[in-house]
Amino acid sequence: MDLPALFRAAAPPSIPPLHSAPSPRSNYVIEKDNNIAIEGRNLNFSIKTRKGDLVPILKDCSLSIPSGQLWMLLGPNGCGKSTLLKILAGLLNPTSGTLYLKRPKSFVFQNPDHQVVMPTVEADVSFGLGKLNLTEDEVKCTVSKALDAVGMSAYMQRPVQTLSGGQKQRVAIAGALAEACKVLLLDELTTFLDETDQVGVIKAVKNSLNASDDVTALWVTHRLEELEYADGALYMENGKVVKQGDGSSIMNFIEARQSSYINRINS
Ligand SMILES: Nc1ncnc2c1ncn2[C@@H]1O[C@H](COP(=O)(O)OP(=O)(O)OP(=O)(O)O)[C@@H](O)[C@H]1O
Repeated sequence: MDLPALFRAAAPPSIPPLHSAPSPRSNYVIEKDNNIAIEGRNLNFSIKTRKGDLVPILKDCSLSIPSGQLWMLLGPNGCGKSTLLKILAGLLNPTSGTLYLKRPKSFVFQNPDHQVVMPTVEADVSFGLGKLNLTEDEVKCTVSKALDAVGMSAYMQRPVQTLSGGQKQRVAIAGALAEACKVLLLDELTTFLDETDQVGVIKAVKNSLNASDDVTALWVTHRLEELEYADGALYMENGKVVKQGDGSSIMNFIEARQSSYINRINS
């Protein structure tokens, strides 16, 4: 892949910033390389305190994620995982750096009640399809395919308030798939779920990737055991990705980090 070419032809962002002003130094490139779904180079993000001081959150953070795979993003509390995910989602603008992301992309929130808002499962999944000018049959077929991918087709007519947290997460993912999203950004979906729901959601994501054409997922988590489902993973520390690799190499890296930390505090 010709990365320099990928980053040269920068286009303006198509999604307006929600929380911070766009920086003239940040560039966005849309749909350049089919093998890569997400590519960030030297992303920086700072927050201004009330006193006017700039606090760096992301520091020259770089990452690269291949298309069609499930990747996980791990790291200690406060290292910048959610900030990075929000930048990828277009909810925050980097202070500087370059970003390439396939579109459409969808951000699935930790708390599904912030996302699954329509009265029934079918209404919720079809909500985003209004803009696509589909016939009623096409909408039904798209919704049913998306629900099937997350193992929720039997719940089509269910009122959403009767679903468990994990089932709501799966409905939120189905909504994103119905809109033909290419990149799923998933923010600590399993935090509030019991063990059965956790496994149900992660398997639903994995199955969605298998069932869909070229969908890529980035999954933020604290749970090392979830790495077994990952095609690859990123480990962040102090505002940047310090290691990128397959699930088991990241697992070994984190365990080595943990034991060196324990040795340090015991010595
Ligand atoms: N709006 C904000 N104002 C001030 N500091 C912020 C703001 N948003 C994030 N931070 C700080 O930026 C750092 C990174 O936060 P972020 O939420 O991205 O970390 P994280 O890795 O997702 O953490 P966790 O694993 O605890 O969810 C933290 O130190 C956090 O306190």
